[in-house]
Amino acid sequence: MNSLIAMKQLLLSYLNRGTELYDDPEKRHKILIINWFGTVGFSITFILGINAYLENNISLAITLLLSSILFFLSLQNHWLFLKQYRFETSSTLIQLSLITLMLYLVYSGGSNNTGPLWVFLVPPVMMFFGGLKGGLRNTLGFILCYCVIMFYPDDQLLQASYSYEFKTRVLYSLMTLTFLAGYYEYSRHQSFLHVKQLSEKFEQQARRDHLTNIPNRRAMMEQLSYEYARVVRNNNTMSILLIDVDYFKHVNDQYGHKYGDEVLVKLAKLFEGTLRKQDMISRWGGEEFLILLPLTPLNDAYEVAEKVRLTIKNHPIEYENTTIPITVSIGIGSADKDHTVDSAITRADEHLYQAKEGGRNCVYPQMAS
Ligand SMILES: Nc1nc2c(ncn2[C@@H]2O[C@H](COP(=O)(O)OP(=O)(O)OP(=O)(O)O)[C@@H](O)[C@H]2O)c(=O)[nH]1
Repeated sequence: MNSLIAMKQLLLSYLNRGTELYDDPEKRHKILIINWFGTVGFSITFILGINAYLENNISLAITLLLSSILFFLSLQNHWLFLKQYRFETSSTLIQLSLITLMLYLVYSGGSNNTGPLWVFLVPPVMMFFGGLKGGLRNTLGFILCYCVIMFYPDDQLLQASYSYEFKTRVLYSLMTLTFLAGYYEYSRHQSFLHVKQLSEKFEQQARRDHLTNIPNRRAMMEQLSYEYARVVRNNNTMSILLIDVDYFKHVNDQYGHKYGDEVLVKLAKLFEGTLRKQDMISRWGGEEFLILLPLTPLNDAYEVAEKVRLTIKNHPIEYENTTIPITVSIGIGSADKDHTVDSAITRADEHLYQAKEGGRNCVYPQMAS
């Protein structure tokens, strides 16, 4: 039992070889398909080739064994260039070997004239590798070659002999299967796009604050660490502004929670309008906002903070015929290679506390403009 599980795991890791290198599900899917078809193609053609040799069908044996070598080489090429994502060559090699082999089987009849039965492999394999457009093009090309070989006058291009009914039935079935495989590939691709869109939408939603629609704390944390890495690398300074709405509890108590929500939405818009393109605003939590100012030392950050404070002070919020003046208090913290983001946030928090203690509607640390 244990050896069965170990064998299954070995097989799975073999077939999944290389998929771990990529996050893109389409690329992973292609790598998996090449591993699968390369391995299955190699094994089947090798076994059938040995079988044909034992049955003394030398030309069939040579063709099958040559195909198995091609399948094997395509796998080796695939693994060699896996990191560069250059597996188009392998995919073309596999498709070419399959098509050549199938045409040979049609021409020669394979073992006891059963060769043409293998052609049904072509449509699904072509769709798997080439997607809908490439798959249809290659399959139709194959069907054309099939028709030329099968229906050339007096069977001059055929080594084997088939009845007319057999040739046409195989052709009709092949065309039906092409349609079905094409439809399946189309639906698969549509579902893939749908799932991709959904996951991008959810990913975006997870990084936005649902009330104000500006980035949330999680998105800001990611941006802070990204920006801090640049600060350390280039030895410069970034600053953060921690903003808290003054007496917000009064707003809620006096006008209701709905009005309070509206104030937060409008404040977010005012903040966004005040900042430069490279700055980033986020809702840090409750009635607190955090602004990231890249490449900004403390002095410059103070000026931005004053601008933000004055903008809010000079734009009383209007909602349902009520106008109420709102003010904010702001604490500043700066980070450089000797002061981490965490310490900058702690300092901004302490400064915000001082701003509240100092009477609100002000910025700390205070500086000469
Ligand atoms: N409407 C609304 N209120 C919120 C939200 N998040 C937090 N609050 C409210 O914000 C208020 C914050 O109050 P406090 O922390 O006491 O501070 P404050 O009244 O703003 O006073 P100071 O900060 O000291 O100036 C609380 O009443 C919270 O309920 C929100 O999403 N919507």
